[in-house]
Amino acid sequence: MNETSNIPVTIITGFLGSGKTTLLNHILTNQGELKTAILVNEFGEIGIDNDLIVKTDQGIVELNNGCICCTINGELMSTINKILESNKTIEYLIIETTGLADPLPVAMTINSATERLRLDSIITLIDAENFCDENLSSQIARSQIIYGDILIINKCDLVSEEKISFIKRKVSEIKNQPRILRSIKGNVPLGLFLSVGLFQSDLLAKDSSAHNHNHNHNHNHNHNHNHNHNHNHNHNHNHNHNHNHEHEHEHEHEHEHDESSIEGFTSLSFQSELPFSLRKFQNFLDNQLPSTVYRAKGLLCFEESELTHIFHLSGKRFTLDDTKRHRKRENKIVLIGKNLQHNELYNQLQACISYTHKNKVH
Ligand SMILES: Nc1nc2c(ncn2[C@@H]2O[C@H](COP(=O)(O)OP(=O)(O)OP(=O)(O)O)[C@@H](O)[C@H]2O)c(=O)[nH]1
Repeated sequence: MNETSNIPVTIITGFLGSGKTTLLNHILTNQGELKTAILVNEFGEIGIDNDLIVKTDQGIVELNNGCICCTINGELMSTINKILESNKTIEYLIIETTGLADPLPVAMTINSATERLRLDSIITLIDAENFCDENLSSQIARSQIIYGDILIINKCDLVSEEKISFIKRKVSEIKNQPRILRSIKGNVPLGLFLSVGLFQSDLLAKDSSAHNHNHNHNHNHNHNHNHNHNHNHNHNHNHNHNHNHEHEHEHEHEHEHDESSIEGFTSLSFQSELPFSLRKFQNFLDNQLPSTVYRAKGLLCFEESELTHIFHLSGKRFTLDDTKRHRKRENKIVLIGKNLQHNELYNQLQACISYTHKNKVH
């Protein structure tokens, strides 16, 4: 492929924790020799996805601390231009949006950008487990479905056939003749959704006026959003929470709060150079983490383990997995939710740090 050929662009979107990064990894693992550049946008100020995405020769470019559909839309094109300039052999571009992104402004930016790009399709992941009626009262979740050229109902291992039929019914109420695939861990044959040429810009222009969106990059995301967050964080830990807070140190690690809000969602980022105590972190999950935290992800080190662990919370389900990758021993975690008490959460995470003799900083 020479420099003037159109490079297909696929936008992967879908609500918080629906499986976008999982799908991206499925693509990167199975794409063969295709030279794919990746642009990942994260809502929190610290990037976690870079460590979670399969490494490729083309690398990953991250745009953090803002959403490419609104606050940092202006940076999107300049970042893409840099990607194209720095690597002339790119054959495909995949953009993973934040879970709180409306894909339409992203699509429009790509569409009106350089002739070197051709928007191939918008792929929308739907989290089968966490999907509920209230989802569709979110303008963002609706947009993700309405503008998705292909909808992938993901996490089908966690739901019944009835739930999948319910989702299909609900989706059909807001989108005509949706193309729906279903998957477990994003496992869909690539030919079904990559380089499919399904994106139709004419339809998009029509749709966008019909839905009366204001996408002049001042897109207002403060719609009422009625997710039911009465989740029971029922995390089966049989631990004896014997707290002994004798170490009230001043902590030196940095933190900043990202106060920007989309549909009432805010994010809190936390980093520390010292490991957590597993027992304290489990106490945080079991007894302190509010049900209004809808999504969390992190790379965590524990005093009790040599490994780096990948932490995910999506809805009310959480997982803590080992990673074999060699990483610097540090903690990075992002929490996303509504009505978050940032200072309280920050202090609670800080209290998870282990201050054994081994870890003391002199
Ligand atoms: N059981 C199950 N878990 C899944 C599936 N797909 C993804 N997950 C898990 O769901 C969690 C979130 O997946 P991600 O791929 O990080 O979701 P995301 O959409 O990229 O998340 P954000 O970008 O943070 O909104 C992770 O713990 C995944 O391992 C699936 O089909 N089944």
